[in-house]
Amino acid sequence: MASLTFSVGSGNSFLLTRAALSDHSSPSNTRDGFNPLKKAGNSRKRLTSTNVASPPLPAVAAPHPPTRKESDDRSHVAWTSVRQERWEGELHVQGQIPLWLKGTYLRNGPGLWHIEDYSFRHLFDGYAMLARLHFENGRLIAGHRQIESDAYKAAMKSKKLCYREFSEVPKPSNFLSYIGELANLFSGASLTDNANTGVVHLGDGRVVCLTETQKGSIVVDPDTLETIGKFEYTDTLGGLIHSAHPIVTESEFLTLLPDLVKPGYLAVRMEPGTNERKVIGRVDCTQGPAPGWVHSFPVTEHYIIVPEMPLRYCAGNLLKAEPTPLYKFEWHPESKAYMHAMCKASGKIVASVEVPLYITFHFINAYEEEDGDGRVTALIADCCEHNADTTILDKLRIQNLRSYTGKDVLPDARVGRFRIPLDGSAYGELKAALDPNEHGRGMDMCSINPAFLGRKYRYAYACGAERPCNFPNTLTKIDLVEKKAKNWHDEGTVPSEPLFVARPGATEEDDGVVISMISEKNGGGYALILDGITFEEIARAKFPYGLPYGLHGCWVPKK
Ligand SMILES: CC1=C(/C=C/C(C)=C/C=C/C(C)=C/C=C/C=C(C)/C=C/C=O)C(C)(C)CCC1
Ligand SMILES: [Fe+2]
Repeated sequence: MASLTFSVGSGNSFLLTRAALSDHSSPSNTRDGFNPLKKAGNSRKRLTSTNVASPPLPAVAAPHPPTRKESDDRSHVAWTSVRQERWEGELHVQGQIPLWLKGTYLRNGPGLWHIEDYSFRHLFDGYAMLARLHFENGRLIAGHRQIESDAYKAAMKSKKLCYREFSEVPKPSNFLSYIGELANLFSGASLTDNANTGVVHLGDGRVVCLTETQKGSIVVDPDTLETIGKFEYTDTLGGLIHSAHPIVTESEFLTLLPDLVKPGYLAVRMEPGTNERKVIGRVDCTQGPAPGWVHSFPVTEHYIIVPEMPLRYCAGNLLKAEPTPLYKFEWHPESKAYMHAMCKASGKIVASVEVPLYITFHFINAYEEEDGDGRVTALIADCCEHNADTTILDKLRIQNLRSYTGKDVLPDARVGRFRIPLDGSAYGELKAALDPNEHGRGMDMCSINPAFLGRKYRYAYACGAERPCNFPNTLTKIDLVEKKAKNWHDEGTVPSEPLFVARPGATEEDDGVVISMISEKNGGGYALILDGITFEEIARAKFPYGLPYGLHGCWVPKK
């Protein structure tokens, strides 16, 4: 493979592979009419090879021209649009990456929160950027690239918002276009396909980026980060939205499709190698005008757990031109909160229990509780729970994230543990699984050892808090048996979701590494590898420039 070595300002050297050079001359590599190549001169000190047909991607480019609103903010790189559309290079590793770690970590998330001088409102509005860390023989090649959704391409072309994002809605130019816009909303045509939330590695090898719209399922190449095309569901199940977090294993893809017309949820399964989802069963909502928001859900070995939160979808809010306090949702405490359990094999509902009010976006894991005779008596489901307080959604507005004053404004969160009895009881329980002070009362963006999915487990990895803060700023390893946490913190940084990768042949649940990407206050950033057992740093590698905060990742093992 042809390679180019650059020395950049920091003294690190970076490698550009042929893959990264392949199509960079396409106009889509410049944004807002800005060509990063033109401004890269000062930061590229030495070019040791010129053997390329077309000009290379810059190792480091000047940031996109700051917009008025962005430059007014004292913004952390975590909340600042990415400098350039794509980059790839080898990173200098401090410490030792285990030689057994072979494969690619992918992380999805919003990377661009503005169009021209218009700044987006909410963290979840940003156009998707996929980042990559490829590990082989102790070396680390990193890269990032914008996902070329229709929403992103249209915005870059027309320099305006063209699709409905989480909080942003395109402005109709006149009354007729407003009517057209309403029609488009009902057909789903105006909803975004900006796949900025998760990324999954299907059993058949395909890698798909996801958001909450079904049309926002986009297949990418994990090596080049190129957008391959839409993942088209070939069934006739219809609907517009789904859970952003399907449960994906080598043998299946399970997800929930909320039904906004007749409030409920369809649980569906898709087999590797197919694009066809088949219905397992249906849960009808117990109360309320619409199904609860189902960003994620847990499974046990034999059951799918369907959460019914009192934070419910709201068709009216989907239609509104301006964001409402809870965006596309409404808080309905009077409709109560439920947890339903569906048998994976038969689709039958085996329990529907009322539970205390809760707010969760991310379930951690679930398992079956057995009595002494091996009979399943209850299901246990753990989640990152926000004390039934919806204010976290408001805290995630870009303006709030950018204007941190040093005050402790992050609302408290905990590991919420549900117990769903299977004896016909009408009520379930929800309690903190450990004292939330163990993890600074911050708790979100979690992962586990995937071999323990749906099984009794001990360890969870997540972002926690060292206060004061306005956003989770630690990585935490939760021991659910000892009810203790080990915390990692680097002052002024924002770490993203820790992802656990097991050591091949490991017999202990926490034998492996934890990967995270860190955004620094000074504009920098680095990849971080912690030991899964000690939770101590074993390696880090600085990026040429910091990347914005990312949401969720996945591991693609070396073939
Ligand atoms: C809801 C609809 C849409 C978009 C939904 C999106 C993009 C949801 C993304 C949710 C995420 C990333 C939740 C993450 C939560 C993280 C938390 C709470 C972290 C807390 C830290 O302390 C559309 C697709 C726009 C349209 C239909 C409705
Ligand atoms: Fe999520």
